[in-house]
Amino acid sequence: MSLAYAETDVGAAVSGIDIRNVTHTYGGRDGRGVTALDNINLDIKDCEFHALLGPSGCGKSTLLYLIGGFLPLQEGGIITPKGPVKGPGPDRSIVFQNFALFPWKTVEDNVLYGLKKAKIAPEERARKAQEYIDLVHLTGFEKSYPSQLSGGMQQRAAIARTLAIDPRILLMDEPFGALDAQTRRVMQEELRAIWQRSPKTVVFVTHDVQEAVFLADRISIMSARPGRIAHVIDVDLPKERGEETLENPQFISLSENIWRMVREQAVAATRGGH
Ligand SMILES: Nc1ncnc2c1ncn2[C@@H]1O[C@H](COP(=O)(O)OP(=O)(O)OP(=O)(O)O)[C@@H](O)[C@H]1O
Repeated sequence: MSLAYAETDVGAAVSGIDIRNVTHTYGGRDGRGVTALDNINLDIKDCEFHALLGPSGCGKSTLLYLIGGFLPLQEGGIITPKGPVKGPGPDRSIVFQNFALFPWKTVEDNVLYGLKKAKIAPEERARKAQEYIDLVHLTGFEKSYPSQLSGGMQQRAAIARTLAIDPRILLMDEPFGALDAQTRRVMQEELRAIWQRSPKTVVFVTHDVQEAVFLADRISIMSARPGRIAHVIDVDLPKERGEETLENPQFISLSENIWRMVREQAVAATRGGH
C-alpha cells in the first residue's frame, strides 16, 4: 500500500480536497478483482461546487465514498483541510440517493438529531431545524413521520437534515435522482442558492449533464471503468443561476459539448468490452 501523504503532511495548506494517485480495487488486488478507480488525481478547490459525471459504473460513487472516508483508501491519498482522510469525520457529510431517515422520528426530530450529533447548541437547534425544513418546502410537515410522506418529501427531509449541519465538505451521490422533474428543478435552484449563501466545498455525483452544468463551477468527466479523470471542464456561467440559466446559449452549448464527451467515454467502454 502506498500512501501519497505522510503524517507530516497534515500541516500542508490544503483548502479544498486534494486527491492524489487514488486507485481502488474491489474484491482483491490479485488480478481477479474489479478495478473501479485507476490513478485518480484531482484538486477540488475550496468552496467549489464540483460535479462528477461519467458512464455508469465508472467509479463516481467509489470516489465519493473514499473522500467521505466510508471506504478505506488502498492506494494514494486524499487530503482535506482537516488532514489526510482516514475515516468518516464531522467535516464531511454525505447525502445518498436513498436516504435513511429514522422511521420512528418525525421530520423535525430527524433534522434535530443531525444538529445534536453535530453538537449545535440546544438553543440554536430548533431555529435551524425550522429554517431548513422551510427551505426544502416541508413547512407544515414537521410532526409527520417518514411513512406519512411521499418518497420525494422523505428525500427533502433528509437533505434538510444534512444541510442544516452546514458541513465544510458536502458529498452528494445523485441526491435528486428519484425526485420528479419539477421538484428536482426546485431542489437544484435551492441547493445552488444555499451554497452561495453558505459556501462550502461540494462534490456532486450525477448522471444528468444538465444538472451538472446548472449546479457546478467545474465538472470532472470520468472514463469508463476503471475510472480515470478524462476531462475537467470549467463552467463559465454567471454565479447566480435560475430559470434564465436554462435559456443561456452558453449553458446550452456547454451541456451539448459535455454530453458528447460523456457519450464518447460510454462508447469507448462498449468498444472496450466493459
Ligand atoms: N462492493 C463492491 N464490490 C464489488 N464491486 C463493486 C462494489 N461496489 C462497486 N463495485 C464495482 O465498481 C465499479 C464502480 O462502481 P461505482 O458504484 O463507484 O460506479 P458509479 O460510477 O457510481 O456507477 P453508477 O453511475 O452506475 O451509479 C462498478 O463496476 C461496480 O460494479
